[in-house]
Parts: sequence; structure tokens; C-alpha cells
Amino acid sequence: MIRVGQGFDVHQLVEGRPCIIGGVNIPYEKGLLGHSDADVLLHAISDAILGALGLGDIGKHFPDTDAAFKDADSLKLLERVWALAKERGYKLGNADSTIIAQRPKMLPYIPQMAEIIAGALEADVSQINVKATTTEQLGFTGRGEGIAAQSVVLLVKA
Ligand SMILES: Nc1ccn([C@@H]2O[C@H](COP(=O)(O)O)[C@@H](O)[C@H]2O)c(=O)n1
Ligand SMILES: C[C@@]1(CO)OP(=O)(O)OP(=O)(O)OC[C@H]1O
Repeated sequence: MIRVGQGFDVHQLVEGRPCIIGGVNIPYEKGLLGHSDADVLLHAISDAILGALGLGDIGKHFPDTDAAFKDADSLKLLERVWALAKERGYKLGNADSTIIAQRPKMLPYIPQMAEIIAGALEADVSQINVKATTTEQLGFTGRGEGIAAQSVVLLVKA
């Protein structure tokens, strides 16, 4: 049995917040605003897994009205989402993601992100692909007002 899911997330870029993407704290003049650490990439991957499982989205599992998730480490949330897949007998086929950001430059941090994501999903790093693109200075990402991420995940049950 195979199941596919997709996820999409956006967070605003503001001063005075860390820029944590894919579990990596990227040096940058601004960071992502959210109830949690606002890790836009891990949120998109979490939503893709929940989508594949037919279990809704991260807002349903970890409401942003719940103080328990204030400043939450999104890697821990991803691990909790992955536990739901494991409980149901799934392994990761592969996960492919795109970060949509004018700046900062993601490329130097992508190998570290892939290692972190592979660790959370109990997968080999070869099963994880992370890409980045600008939007050629167009739209809210192009103006540097926010960062978006989208992910597709394939789950496999023997
Ligand atoms: N925030 C970003 C955006 C892009 N990259 C890398 O640059 C390449 C070219 O981007 P375009 O938007 O001009 O296609 C892209 O393929 C990424 O490798 C990046 O590292 N960080
Ligand atoms: C992760 C959660 C919970 O802390 O909050 P945010 O960091 O605001 O992220 P979002 O992608 O808007 O939705 C999921 C939330 O419920």
C-alpha cells in the first residue's frame, strides 16, 4: 500500500525572531513569526505526512490556541506526526520539498536540513530532497515579507 500527501505552509519574516528552517538556525537579520518556532519547512512536511495518513493537518493536532505549543520545537512536532505513521505500519518512501524564499540563501544549509529530517522520519538521507527557489522578487516571498514551503511525501506499507 502506498499513500501520497502534500503540505504547504507560510510564515511571516520579522525582526527579533530566529530563522529556523528544516531544524537549522540560519543566520539572518529576520526570523519567522509563529506560535511555535515557525519552522515553515517542517510544518509543510508534517502536513504532507498527515495528508498521506488522512489525518487532517498540524493545526488540528497541535492547535495554535494551546499554550503547550507556544514556542514549540517543530522537530518534536514532526517526530510526533511521524509516530502516527509508524503506528499505522508506514515507512517513508521519499519526501521532496521546496522552500520559497528570496533570502536568505538556503543552499549551504540544505545538507544539514536533510540529515535532520531523515533522522526524524527514520529514513536514509537519500530519501529526503530539499530544494529552494526565489520568486524573482515577485509577491510576498519576493518582497521578503515571508517564507513559504511545500512538500510531497510518499508513505509505503509492506
Ligand atoms: N532562498 C534561496 C533561493 C534559491 N536558492 C538557490 O538558488 C537557485 C536559483 O534560484 P532561482 O529562484 O533564481 O531559480 C535555486 O535553484 C537554489 O539552488 C537558495 O539557495 N536559496
Ligand atoms: C505549529 C502551530 C502550533 O504551535 O503553530 P504555528 O507556529 O503558528 O504554525 P502554523 O503553521 O500556523 O500552524 C500549526 C500550529 O498550530
